[in-house]
This record gives sequence, structure tokens and C-alpha cells, in this order.
Amino acid sequence: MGFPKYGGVGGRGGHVYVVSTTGVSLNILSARVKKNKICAGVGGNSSVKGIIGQPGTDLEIPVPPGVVVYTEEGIRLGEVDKPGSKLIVAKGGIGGCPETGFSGQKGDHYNIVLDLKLIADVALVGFPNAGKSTLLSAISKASPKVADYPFTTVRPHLGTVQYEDLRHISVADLPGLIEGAHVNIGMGHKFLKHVERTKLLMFVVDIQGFRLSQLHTMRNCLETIVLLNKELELYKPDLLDMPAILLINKMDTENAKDIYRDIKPMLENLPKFVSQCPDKFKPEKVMKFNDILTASVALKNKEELHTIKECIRYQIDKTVEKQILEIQDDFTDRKLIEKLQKENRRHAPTLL
Ligand SMILES: Nc1nc2c(ncn2[C@@H]2O[C@H](COP(=O)(O)OP(=O)(O)OP(=O)(O)O)[C@@H](O)[C@H]2O)c(=O)[nH]1
Repeated sequence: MGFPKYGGVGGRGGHVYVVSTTGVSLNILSARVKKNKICAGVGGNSSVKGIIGQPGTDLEIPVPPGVVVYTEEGIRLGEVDKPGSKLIVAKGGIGGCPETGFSGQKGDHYNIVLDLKLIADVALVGFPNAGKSTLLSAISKASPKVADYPFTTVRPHLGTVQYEDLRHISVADLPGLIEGAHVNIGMGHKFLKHVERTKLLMFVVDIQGFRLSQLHTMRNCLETIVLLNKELELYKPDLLDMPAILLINKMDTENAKDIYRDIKPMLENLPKFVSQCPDKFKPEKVMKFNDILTASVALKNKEELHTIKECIRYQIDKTVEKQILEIQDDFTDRKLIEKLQKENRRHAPTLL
């Protein structure tokens, strides 16, 4: 409340922030935030002793890095990525003042939805049972569940690959995608949001192909690659421009080497293979793989795992370097354009 006699102004209500905090998970948060309603502090009244009232205490909600905040109506309020970054989600009301008849105003109040997108360098994408979890546990200390049935992985798992020079690269094992994921078959597309923030996609496919059940059509290895391509495209066509590598797994299984020999020419010219596929399979755009590897990740062969790790590192380093160069280029371009404009040079391009 303001103090009318002296034209005093009450303190504003506290703001509510969402703060990206390492070591916090959404589970920890929901255990901590027992109440459905959380409020920042109330602003202090204006009084003879203090004409300007004290502002209410701000409230910070610690959330894991990578959270996107929406209102219940789906309006995006923003996101917090880097640890320590803060987003104001509800502003405290202004304190009582002459304009409000000296009564304090209510602050923002609404329900918020916290949507966590994992931030990993690499995302393992594949059909169920291809060996994604086995690969993650072989190259990192993560221990995702591995079993001989589809959809063992029901939520994403994160692991960190450590290199001898102490470089760390994070890898996310995502639940298996299947044909028709875009119409919510299987786990649907809901985990693909995690792919959006990664730097590298690693397709993991079984050399023997995949069949969900006796009721489903058997898809061979090449078909699974094309179908994965299609599912990504149906989710978000931009994903197909991401750097990607392909790992053909289970090379220890029967006839694997013969199958690989037969499909190799088509793997090296995927657009041609895609052009011969039935229309319902055909993606508009064919994924380009920067590298194609073969392995039997379950055998944990040191050399094979070393090659996989090195390939991941090379691709990530290349992507990071490219991003740095793009930022530098953009910076130099802007500096140059600004300089030319300052000098009133003719034909100086305009900044967008
Ligand atoms: N023979 C052979 N089997 C493998 C290999 N890699 C994985 N497997 C087996 O394949 C099965 C599925 O492996 P997972 O790692 O759980 O497969 P996933 O892709 O994570 O499966 P989802 O969790 O359903 O998405 C398990 O029984 C593994 O032991 C391999 O290189 N060779």
C-alpha cells in the first residue's frame, strides 16, 4: 500500500524467476515443490518510517538446464540453457501509488509448464532393438537398460564419452522410433525434441533390419535407414540438414558381412535407392551421412569402439569449428559493412 498522506509508494511484489541450475532434475524439483502454488514475497507498505515500501523478495525456481517455459495456453515464455541463466516468468505487481489510488496491484499469476529438452552433443537415433543403449553403455559410463525386446528405452539416457585428453562429449540414447511415429505409433515423435539441440545425429541400425512383431512387415537395413530419414523429416525437415553419421550394428550376426557387401553400393548412393522406394517411404530430402561405420557394439571390441569415439569427436569438432567460423565471418562482415557505411562509400551493402 502507498501512504496517501505523503504520496508514499508501496514496494513492488517480488518477481518469480526460473533459474537454470546444474544438479537439479525435474524429479527433484517436483519433490521439492510440494505446493501447487508458489508465490514471491509481498511488497512492503509505505509508512512514515519508509516512504518507499520495501520490494517483495524475488523467488527463484531452480530447474535443470535446457528447460523451456510455457504458459498453460502454450505461450512460450522463454528458455534457460546455460547454468545460471534466469528467466522472469511472473512479475510482481506494482506498489500502491497515486495512479493506483495507493493500493498495491496484483502481480502476474498463471500456471507454467516446464518442458525439458536434453542438451547433448550427440543423439543416438534408431529403430528399437538396434543396439543404441548397448552402444551408449560401451562408450560411456552410463548404464541404460539393455534387453532383447523393443522399447526397452522408454526415456532418454545421457552418457558422457571421455577422451584421453579429458575432452568430454555427451551422448543421448533416445527411445526407439518406428515407422508411423509421426502418427504417434510406438513412442511417437515426442523424444525427437531432444534431437533439436544436439550437434550430431548418429543413426544406429541393425544390419538384419527390423520387424516390430509378426503382424508387421520386415524392413531390411536399408529400408530402416530410409524410414528413419522419413520420420525425422515428418517431425522437422530441418533435422535433415544436421551433421549425421550412420552406424550399422550387429555385424557379428549371421550373414551380416554378405548383407553389408550387397547393400554397400546403395548406402554410398542413398538418393538412388530412395528414388526406387515406394512413394509412402520416400522422404523429400535424403539424409547425407558424413561417415558410415560398421560394428558389433555388444562385443565391446576396443578398436571398433575407439573408431566410433574418434569419429564422433571428429564430427563434433568440425561442427563446432564451423559454427565459430560462421560467427567470426558474420562479425567481420558486419564490421566491414559498418566501416564502409561510416566512410560513406558508394555501394556499401546495407545491414539486415
Ligand atoms: N548380436 C548382437 N547383439 C547386439 C549387438 N548390440 C546390441 N545387441 C543386442 O540387441 C538387443 C537390443 O539392444 P539395445 O541396446 O537394448 O537396443 P536399443 O536400440 O537401445 O533398443 P530400444 O531400447 O528398444 O530402443 C540386446 O539384446 C542387445 O544385447 C551387437 O552388436 N550384436
